[in-house]
Amino acid sequence: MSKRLHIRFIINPTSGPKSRVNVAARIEQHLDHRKYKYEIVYTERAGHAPELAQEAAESGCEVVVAVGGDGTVNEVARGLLHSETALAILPKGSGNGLARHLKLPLGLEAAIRVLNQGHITTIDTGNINGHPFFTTAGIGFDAYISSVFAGNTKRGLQTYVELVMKEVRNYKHLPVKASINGNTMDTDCFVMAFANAAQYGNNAYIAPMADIQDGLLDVCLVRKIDLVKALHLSYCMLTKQLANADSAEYFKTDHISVQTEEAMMYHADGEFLGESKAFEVKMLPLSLKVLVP
Ligand SMILES: Nc1ncnc2c1ncn2[C@@H]1O[C@H](COP(=O)(O)OP(=O)(O)OP(=O)(O)O)[C@@H](O)[C@H]1O
Repeated sequence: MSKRLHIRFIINPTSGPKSRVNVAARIEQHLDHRKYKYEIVYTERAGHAPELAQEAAESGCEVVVAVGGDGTVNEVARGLLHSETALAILPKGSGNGLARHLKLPLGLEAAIRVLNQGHITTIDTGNINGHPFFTTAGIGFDAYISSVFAGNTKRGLQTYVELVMKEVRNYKHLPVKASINGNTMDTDCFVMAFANAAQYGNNAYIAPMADIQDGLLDVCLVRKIDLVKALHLSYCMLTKQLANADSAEYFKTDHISVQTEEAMMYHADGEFLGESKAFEVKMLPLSLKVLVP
């Protein structure tokens, strides 16, 4: 028998809807024990998963599995950046943006089968003001929504959509100066999204053309919004189409700087990060190994 690979599952017990599914029992039942020697650890607090992932990578573990939503995936992936250890995902959140982009099954047993049968590839990752992101980052409205959502006790898609519908009318665009591909532009900014993966999660495609292995960020700029544009954009996001140029503009770049007069909110993978007047957003090409179907 060839040497078994080490695999560590990092479970965020607080992520996803409450469920009676015993993840540990399912892993024991469905994981290929001829291929893997496994261990399960549980996060005890926010910020714990990067430590657990890094520790696994340093000890030579071949695969680390994030069991949770995009917040957990972000934390585990952060701990594995530039290492030889591959990230795998058992999706348990409400959005599951990276899992969906990588075409991972969302069901637990099917996702465990990917661990048994999948292969390892390497993807790009992004960085906004020193914070790694793997799916999307952004400034403006999407960050504002992440800040309100973070304080919400109710989670899930419906809460999210209700929040967006309520807040879209109140949130105002701000002037920004953006340097992209050697050009500087002064523009209004309702939202500027930086996409590594094509979608925010829940199959809401902010950058339908994004390729996670091309070394480039897809930037989506919405300068101003009104009801007609909001409806058009929502329709395009849910049908994986580019919006017309009047509603949104798209750029590809490996680096973008943005300066603002008033501080703007920003997020990475849906996690609200605070406010700033200056943003540096970079791509780190092929910097994370991932296990895919
Ligand atoms: N043991 C823990 N206790 C409290 N918070 C934790 C713990 N472990 C991880 N976290 C935090 O929980 C946050 C949310 O996790 P995650 O995004 O995976 O789940 P979710 O919010 O249910 O999913 P989604 O974002 O898809 O709705 C993470 O950003 C992480 O910092």
